[in-house]
Amino acid sequence: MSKSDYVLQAVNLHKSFGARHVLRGVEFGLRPGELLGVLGENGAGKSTLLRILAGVLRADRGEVVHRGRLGYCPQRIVVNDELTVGQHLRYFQSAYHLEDLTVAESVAERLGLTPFRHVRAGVLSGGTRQKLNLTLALMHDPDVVLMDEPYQGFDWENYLTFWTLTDQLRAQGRSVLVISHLAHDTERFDRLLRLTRGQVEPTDAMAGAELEAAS
Ligand SMILES: Nc1ncnc2c1ncn2[C@@H]1O[C@H](COP(=O)(O)OP(=O)(O)OP(=O)(O)O)[C@@H](O)[C@H]1O
Repeated sequence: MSKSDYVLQAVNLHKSFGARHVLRGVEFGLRPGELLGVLGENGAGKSTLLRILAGVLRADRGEVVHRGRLGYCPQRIVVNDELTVGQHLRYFQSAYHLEDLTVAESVAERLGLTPFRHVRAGVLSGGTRQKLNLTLALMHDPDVVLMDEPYQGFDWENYLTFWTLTDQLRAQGRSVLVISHLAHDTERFDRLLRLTRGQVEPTDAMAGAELEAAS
């Protein structure tokens, strides 16, 4: 596959916070229709990497090349506690310039978020807030989806629903990057990378199992 076939590429990314050199030349590409996992221990720099890929944080060096629309599901939920779920959807509809809420309503329905439409975000449970977070990341039908620990707070049923949604995105040709410190269910991914010592390297299910044991 030539480099131009990637929908997203990290090219020699470096990032430091003070003396802490978190990313030290991260290089990888995300392929069309691929479900890619990036694993790493707590503090390895996964969220830093994803924020740079999403364009909310600037790298010190290197570049991110992507095409198509990006969807970003951050680890820290960025909802407004005073707004209801429905108000969030309308707010983001306007921000994304969407004609309607067809995709949002479909995702919300799948995740069981619909009954909370008139509930303020501030009183939602952690898992339900995460459903809103995920819906906001997917409602503009992005070509490339970047997700940071996307199933945090989900019960088992919603965890499985998350994977069904992800499989559907992939079947529609979307590319999905999931980062996690947990290396379980590694067989669900098309490919797994590990972020370690500031760089990304290939891993396999066995290496993932070791990581899980260590976490
Ligand atoms: N804005 C910041 N200012 C200073 N240090 C930061 C900042 N953001 C991240 N760091 C540091 O960079 C390192 C990597 O943090 P990051 O959140 O990217 O790790 P992570 O792999 O996502 O961790 P976790 O699995 O615990 O979420 C940590 O040592 C963290 O303290």
